[in-house]
Amino acid sequence: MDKEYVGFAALPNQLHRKSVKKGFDFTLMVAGESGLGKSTLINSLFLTNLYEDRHLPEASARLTQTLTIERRGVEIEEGGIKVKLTLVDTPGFGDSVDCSDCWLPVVRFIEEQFEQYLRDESGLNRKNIQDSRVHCCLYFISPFGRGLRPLDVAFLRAVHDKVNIIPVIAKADALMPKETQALKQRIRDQLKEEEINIYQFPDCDSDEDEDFKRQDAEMKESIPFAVVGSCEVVRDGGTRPVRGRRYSWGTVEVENPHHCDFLNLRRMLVQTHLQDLKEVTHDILYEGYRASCLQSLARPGARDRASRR
Ligand SMILES: Nc1nc2c(ncn2[C@@H]2O[C@H](COP(=O)(O)OP(=O)(O)OP(=O)(O)O)[C@@H](O)[C@H]2O)c(=O)[nH]1
Repeated sequence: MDKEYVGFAALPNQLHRKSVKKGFDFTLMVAGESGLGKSTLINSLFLTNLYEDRHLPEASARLTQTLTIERRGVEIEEGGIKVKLTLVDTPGFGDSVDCSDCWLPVVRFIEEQFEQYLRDESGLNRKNIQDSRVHCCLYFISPFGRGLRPLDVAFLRAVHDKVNIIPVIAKADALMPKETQALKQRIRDQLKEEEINIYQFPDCDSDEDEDFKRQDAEMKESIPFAVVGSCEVVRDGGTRPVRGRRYSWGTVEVENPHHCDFLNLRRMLVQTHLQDLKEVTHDILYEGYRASCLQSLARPGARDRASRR
């Protein structure tokens, strides 16, 4: 006799419907040296005014220097799927004479979101927690140097066990393709030497189709992503408006895969790895933070010290 059909097979649909109704939330931070185009890239990534069917805030407003940590919420809806995106723009490092600890407020911000989540999780309202944890940090590296500077290393070391780091080479239009490849290799070597953990892309499932596997391999090879941002829409040749940077020698198109890795970066953030970044944040980074909090409370005398605060 055939097995009786109970209906579990519909569970994924139920879960899917529930998630779609609730929407997905995701928090993305940008950090790095001042003036490397962090705010511009955020605008280019999500606040695009090229897609007329999306209702988004005016993207082309002139950008000013970011002086405090700014959080901006954007709701993107495509094909009935809602993503509530929180973008965290941080002040650039390196403006003051002594900036050895100018990145501390950013580290503190990331930790505070964990602290908040831990408090909420142990509170009465734990079913309705607003998750403000930073799921991913795009770390901007200068295209003009010879790789990571001591300041970059110090910051990355301070946050690599608290947030998924994705390194990006900023203003890649300043480099020739060969220079970009050399800089990428240098940065990969430095990350290894300095034992800095960046976000590890999961292995591709063996049953994925060939096209997906190829895209996945291409994405992994692109790291650190070399990106170009622009708030300007240019019409080159008069046909299609494209986001780009115009020079006397031609136009660099932000969304042209032959010009930079912008599309690879956006695809991974939005289409392919959003959920994995969230899971790593919760299961590994947050759990690690929670375990270290519990451990420090268990140490002799720690309870007394904590209650005296
Ligand atoms: N050549 C080039 N210039 C860029 C690029 N992205 C941004 N810029 C320019 O760089 C300048 C600084 O850009 P912002 O986006 O304000 O840089 P930021 O990193 O947010 O700066 P802070 O707020 O000081 O941290 C602006 O004049 C941008 O037009 C890029 O990809 N290539």
